[in-house]
Amino acid sequence: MQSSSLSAQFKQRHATPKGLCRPGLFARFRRLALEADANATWGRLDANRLTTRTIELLQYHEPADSLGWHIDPQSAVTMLLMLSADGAYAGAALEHESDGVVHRARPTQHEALFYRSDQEHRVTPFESGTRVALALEWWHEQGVDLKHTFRNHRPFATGPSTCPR
Ligand SMILES: O=C(O)CCC(=O)C(=O)O
Ligand SMILES: [Fe+2]
Repeated sequence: MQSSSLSAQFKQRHATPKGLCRPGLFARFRRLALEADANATWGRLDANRLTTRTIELLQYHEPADSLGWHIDPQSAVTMLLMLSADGAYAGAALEHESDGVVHRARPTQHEALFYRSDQEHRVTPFESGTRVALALEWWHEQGVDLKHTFRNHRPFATGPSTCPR
């Protein structure tokens, strides 16, 4: 992945100051991933083995922080939780390509967007402001060849509104 100030990686479990611990957030994210996988009929995720391969806080501050077309290797499903408000940045839209058609997603603040990790995607050139998003890549502790389950798709959004717009 090309990056400059992008990508601080976090361990899944890390020390939490006493009294600030709020258990259950990871379990909620995990449930959302399973729900998205089921609702989108991808059938990729196994509730018995599912965990994160990476959790990344992505901060886009400058044009070099844009991401070219890529897949998220080894992961099964990627969850992108938008933390920035709509007006906080310009550019940096998330796009997926399917059969030569590009689908643009614009998750609003606190919306989560799910997509199959091997679906080609990119972040269009960042222009201004600050864009912060949390990316969780789900897998089953091993990279799998997902080609046999691959169908082109639009990214799948949870919540009352739909992210692609
Ligand atoms: O920031 C985004 O919208 C997507 C990030 C991404 O594709 C990645 O980190 O691999
Ligand atoms: Fe990605």
